[in-house]
Amino acid sequence: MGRPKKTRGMKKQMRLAEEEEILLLKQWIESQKPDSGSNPLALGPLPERAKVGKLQEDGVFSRYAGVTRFDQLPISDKTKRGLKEAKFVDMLDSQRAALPHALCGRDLLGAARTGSGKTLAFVIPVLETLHKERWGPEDGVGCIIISPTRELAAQTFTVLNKVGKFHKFSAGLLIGGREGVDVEKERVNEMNILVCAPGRLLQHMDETPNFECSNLKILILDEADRVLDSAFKGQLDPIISQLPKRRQTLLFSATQTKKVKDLARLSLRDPEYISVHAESVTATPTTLSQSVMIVPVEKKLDMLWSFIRTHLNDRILVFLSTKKQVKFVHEAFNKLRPGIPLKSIHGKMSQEKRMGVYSQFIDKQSVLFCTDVLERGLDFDQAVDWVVQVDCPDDVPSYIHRVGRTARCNTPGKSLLFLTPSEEKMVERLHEAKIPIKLIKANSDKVQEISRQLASLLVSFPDLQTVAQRAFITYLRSIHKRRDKEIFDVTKLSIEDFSASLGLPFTPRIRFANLKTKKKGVFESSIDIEPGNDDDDDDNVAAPRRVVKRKDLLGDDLEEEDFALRPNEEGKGGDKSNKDEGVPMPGTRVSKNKKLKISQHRPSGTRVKFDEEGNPVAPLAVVAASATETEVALDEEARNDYYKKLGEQLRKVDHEDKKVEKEKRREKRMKAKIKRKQGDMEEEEEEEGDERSASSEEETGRKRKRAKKTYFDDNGDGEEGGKINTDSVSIAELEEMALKLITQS
Ligand SMILES: Nc1ncnc2c1ncn2[C@@H]1O[C@H](COP(=O)(O)OP(=O)(O)OP(=O)(O)O)[C@@H](O)[C@H]1O
Repeated sequence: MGRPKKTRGMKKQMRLAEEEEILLLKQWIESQKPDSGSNPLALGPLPERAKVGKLQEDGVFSRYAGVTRFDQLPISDKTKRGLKEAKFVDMLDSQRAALPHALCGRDLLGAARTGSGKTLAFVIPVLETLHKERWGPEDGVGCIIISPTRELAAQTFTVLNKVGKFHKFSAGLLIGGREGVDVEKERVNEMNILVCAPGRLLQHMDETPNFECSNLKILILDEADRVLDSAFKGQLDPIISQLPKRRQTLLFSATQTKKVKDLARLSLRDPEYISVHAESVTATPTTLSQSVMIVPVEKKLDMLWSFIRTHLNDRILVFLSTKKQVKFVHEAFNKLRPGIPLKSIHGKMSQEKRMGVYSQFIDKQSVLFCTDVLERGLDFDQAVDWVVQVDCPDDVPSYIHRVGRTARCNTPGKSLLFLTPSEEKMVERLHEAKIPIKLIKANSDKVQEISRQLASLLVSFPDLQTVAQRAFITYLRSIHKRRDKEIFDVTKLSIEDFSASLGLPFTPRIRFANLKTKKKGVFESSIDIEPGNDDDDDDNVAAPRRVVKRKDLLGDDLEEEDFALRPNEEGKGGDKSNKDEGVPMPGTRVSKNKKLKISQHRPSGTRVKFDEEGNPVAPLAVVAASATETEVALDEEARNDYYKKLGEQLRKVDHEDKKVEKEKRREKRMKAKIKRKQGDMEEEEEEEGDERSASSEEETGRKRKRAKKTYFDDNGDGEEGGKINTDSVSIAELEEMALKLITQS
């Protein structure tokens, strides 16, 4: 932060003035404290031209609860200058409600709509607390601001730097990815304010020598409900345990937690609940116009493409469920040239790249595809015109945060949500949560089908085919993993059609491993998804990484009936007689409830088989290669001819293979028979010798029995477990053989 050069005398003078200012501020704050539990918004603004601050020499100060301008608050001159330079003059409601309580040192739970200015509502108390404590470099960490994502932390850091420009505190951004942790370790002990993601902070607590926060004065949890949820529990609890209990704690979010156990974890002291928009008619900004459309899963890309093509002059933020979907839609749409720049952001991108994409998007009309990594807190500088949710969010809070990327700070914005028919219940949930969303229908004349173009692309770009397969699998997995089973039911999706809509010439093989208990039934995909590599749930970069086991591809609690995608040979439809579900089977699966649908729009000649590794092998790729990029125009005759020849070849090879296999089996049986017979001969010889030396008849009988047991089951009737042992030799045959041997010798 700015440190202009000053003489010693000037410095002393400034210090004295500062001390005086602090004293006055403290008196002001103390004397005009708002009542605990009161809502400052209920108080009217100060009369115009009213005097502010110390009104009389005997210590009468102006009220600061209910005021509407920053310069009417008991805050330092440095902060006021910072605010003024950043052009913040009038307070927004969330700031008016929170600041009077926060400035007098109270713990706070602040809930206010997205884009309502919560960042300043905690940045100002941070600066003021340290200022009033006359915090210096030697005092170490005085404030920690925890954010759930890197972007959000970086954004908060920017606001802090802007508004705190005239203070002399040092502030550090600890988010990982940007700088090596070793570089941070050298400097982190000199920082007064840390803005960080939980994982990185914990890393410093664990690894950085002498790193300590025992002097901490104020702790901020931004997007508190997210930071407090289970994904961060493993990181947040050890962090909190290392912080001093006597501190001020401020929690902010658009969807706030009130769970007692969450608050107990933070040891809050009589927190104030600031719920700025709780009583209002809508939970989302009033300037936001929200629509929902029912779109079958297989029509989503058509709809999205058509939407983009008709909104070329907007900035559109598009939410998809998984990184692989983002990658696929971005790459595929890019190749189809929609006429507007397309960008994407997901958790696996480097921090620099993400920041770059983020600022390019703000700069120019474009489409930004993203996962929930951008769901919360990010302020796109009021640039987003549309938020389009192609995939239904997990829950209502998630919806609120996503749409909150537009219509910020009282500016207009629009949002569109696609729901599959089985997700329609979400509309009810949104209405219950005071979200005014209109059900609309697409203008069918304007909807452009693109599955043909996508199919053609996948033939021309085999790499894209792999991306499409992964998008397909990860989407199904994400739907299955959702907790709200009333809304998310993967069995209700038309999987064949969905696969075709991505341009996939063949539905990626999904294996249903039938485990012993119904609860343990899992899907497995033939597509190799490396553990950890494909975990789309960890897209939130600050979230702890989870190792994904292969078995976990579609979750652990899958019920057998829930997901009746049976291995099924192509062309046989849903043959339920195939019970061997553990064995990977080639071909398309069908839902128990659905008939196999042949997709009409899938271009002929582009069907691809998958090898044992799940890699696509396109039998018609050579023929298809001649097709143009946007159209697969295969010669019908050439294709039939190709199939005919291929069929003949396959039949020939098949016949020969069967012959060889039969021969091998016969030889094997013969060998086994001879071996058994030899064994029998040896036993008989041994028996004979024993017989000679044996003293009793009883012993001989026992050995006979043992010899027979080698070939027969316990019953000695040629049946084993109720099955006939076809490989065994009859008793008569054996006795005849033994007799022969004896007579031969
Ligand atoms: N007092 C103010 N006057 C004018 N603009 C403001 C004021 N306070 C905040 N803003 C602007 O409003 C926008 C939203 O602010 P902010 O990002 O703090 O919202 P938020 O409530 O934290 O949103 P979210 O819940 O999405 O995180 C920002 O662009 C910010 O610069």
